[in-house]
Amino acid sequence: MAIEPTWLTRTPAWTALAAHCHATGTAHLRDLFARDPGRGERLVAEGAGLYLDYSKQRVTDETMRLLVRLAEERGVAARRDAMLSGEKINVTEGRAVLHVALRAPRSARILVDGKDVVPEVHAVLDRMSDFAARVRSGAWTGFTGKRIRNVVNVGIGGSDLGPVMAYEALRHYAARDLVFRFVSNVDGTDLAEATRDLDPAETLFVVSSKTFTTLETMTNAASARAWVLAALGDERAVARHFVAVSTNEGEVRKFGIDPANMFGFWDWVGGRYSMDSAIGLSTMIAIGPEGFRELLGGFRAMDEHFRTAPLDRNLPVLVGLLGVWNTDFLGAVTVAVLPYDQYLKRFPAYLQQLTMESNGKRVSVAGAPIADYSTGAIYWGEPGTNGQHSFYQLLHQGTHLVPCDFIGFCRTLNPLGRHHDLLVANLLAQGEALAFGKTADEVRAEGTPERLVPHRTFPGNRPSSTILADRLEPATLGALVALYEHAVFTQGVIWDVDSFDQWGVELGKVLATRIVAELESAAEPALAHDSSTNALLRRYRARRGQR
Ligand SMILES: O=P(O)(O)OC[C@H]1O[C@H](O)[C@H](O)[C@@H](O)[C@@H]1O
Repeated sequence: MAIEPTWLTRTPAWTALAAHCHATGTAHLRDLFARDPGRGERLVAEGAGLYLDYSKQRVTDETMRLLVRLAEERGVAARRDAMLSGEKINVTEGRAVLHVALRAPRSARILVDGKDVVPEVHAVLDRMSDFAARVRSGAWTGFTGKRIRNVVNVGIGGSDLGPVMAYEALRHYAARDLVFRFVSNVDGTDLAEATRDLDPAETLFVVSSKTFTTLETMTNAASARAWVLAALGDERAVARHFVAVSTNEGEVRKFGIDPANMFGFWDWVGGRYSMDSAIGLSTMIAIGPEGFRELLGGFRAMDEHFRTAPLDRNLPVLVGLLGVWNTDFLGAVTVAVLPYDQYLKRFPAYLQQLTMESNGKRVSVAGAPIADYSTGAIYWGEPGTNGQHSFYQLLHQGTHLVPCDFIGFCRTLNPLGRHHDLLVANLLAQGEALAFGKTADEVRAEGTPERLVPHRTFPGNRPSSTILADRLEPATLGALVALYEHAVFTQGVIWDVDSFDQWGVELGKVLATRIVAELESAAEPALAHDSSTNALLRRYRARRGQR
């Protein structure tokens, strides 16, 4: 039986948006602002401590009205409520999607298969708090009785990107007498460099893996254990130097970690939605249990905003809808994430997994091919102002349309002369330059030789949003992450994709397992790959040298 396609492009709102885009798509931001002096104060929204200015997006009030209608027609609110009430909306894995339960207050009740999950969430948080406090105070010591000075998170994907991003983002609040490292790559260089200058007797490994079967993490954890044992010479040291964060108690036991030192979470938490679960243990050790609860409070504030704000003033809904507009109507393929804050240097990398693993899909929830619209955009970015001296040339004058998300703060955590004003001046200048550009006449009026005029002209009309918050605090980070989590959700509903599975990562894993056996076999293996893979594999075997 043929699977019904998603008739998204035939829905009234989509058709109306297409017609509207056709009629107004060429309007320049310069004219939109000139005609409408209130635009910059009207096309904004505020919630959970974040101020979103989307007036420099290529939209009008009518565009926004139609986009909100699209959200209504696609049932975004009903899907949101289904998610929040624990329905199994991750249909390809038959799972509920309840990262919101990770930050629910103790008094909340959220049922999965008839069982309230909130008490378990708080029980884990309490155990984490107790453990984190003991590491921070020095009460938890290594096997030889030395105090823990180094915390190394071993994990990959959602079990790495959240922890490393949050640590970098909240470094200002982190214990200064502890060193934090993050090991993810199966490339031995990662572990070797992360541990080179550390004393095993003072090092705690947090092995973070939802499944506890991930090749990279298990390989790194085994080598870390060997490193500890080589120095401390006693199997009992493992219990003092390794803790696990996982949903898989059986595998944790097999690895040799005492389940008493395991912090659990649940299959209704997706890896890329897990930085506020026990996966955040390294974050909690860094910023302390209080700081972690503030982080959760920020998430919760944005959850509440998402749940209750009208769609046309709902930050995640607006961010999600603007992404749909840019991708499907203006034809943008990527989104640049440009934090004007050094602490957010890993935020673009974090968002890459959140957005692209969630919405990088080409079939509908029911499994029908998506043929006539585009889904998740490619996310990338670097902190400003560094990007300005690198790829902004293309943003301003290239042939591609790259919508930008600027992120900035009114107050700095490191006041230093003029630095912060200079930073924010750059943020504001870039949004302005992208939107308004510089006409050939303006360039000529500056006395530019005619042959250089085309080179020095800026077309403008390049869309951006600006997210401004007061100060980068744990709660701000929580709100920011939840903003994007729910924006991704909104888009997934509109595009009719399962934003919570990731089958696309499986094939490579399976092939790698087969190839590993061929690389490691003593006898020349009979190869049955394509001619390219066969030749590369033979060349590697011939040239890798002695092992
Ligand atoms: O936490 P783990 O089970 O080790 O998984 C780590 C990562 O690997 C998988 O392949 C998925 O692509 C990611 O979504 C996941 O976050």
